Amino acid sequence: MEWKQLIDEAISASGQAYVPYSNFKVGAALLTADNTIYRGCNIENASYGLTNCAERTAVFKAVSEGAKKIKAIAVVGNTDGPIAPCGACRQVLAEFCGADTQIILANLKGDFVVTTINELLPGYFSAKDLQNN
Ligand SMILES: O=c1ccn([C@H]2C[C@H](O)[C@@H](CO)O2)c(=O)[nH]1
Ligand SMILES: [Zn+2]
Repeated sequence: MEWKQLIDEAISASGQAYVPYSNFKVGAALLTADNTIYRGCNIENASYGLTNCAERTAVFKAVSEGAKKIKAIAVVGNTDGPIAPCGACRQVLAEFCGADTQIILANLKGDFVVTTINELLPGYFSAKDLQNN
């Protein structure tokens, strides 16, 4: 599986985006440890704060099917540079991405960067912070 293929899957997923309020389509595609691809799009709501981003849709689809180990995830939007996941998505990704998970941030012009959760959310809150409870 190459980055380009995962990016193409994410672009394809963005076609299902439900974005009547922002008109900003985002797609995500992730590859699990067993080489399955799960895709997601952003899904907005008239109560704006209930919007679910594309990355979280893809992660929740995978986890709800029993796939909790993400090898790589691509996120694509129509941005000037590579898209920037929101803080909520970074925290959710931190739960299921290892230090070596490739997080590919891209746009529709073909720009992309490959990064990691530690770069995106250094010092993220995790299970180890709950160990005194
Ligand atoms: O990485 C991102 C950034 C934004 N959005 C969505 C949320 C909302 O529907 C729209 C505008 O914020 O873009 C995503 O899905 N992923
Ligand atoms: Zn988000």
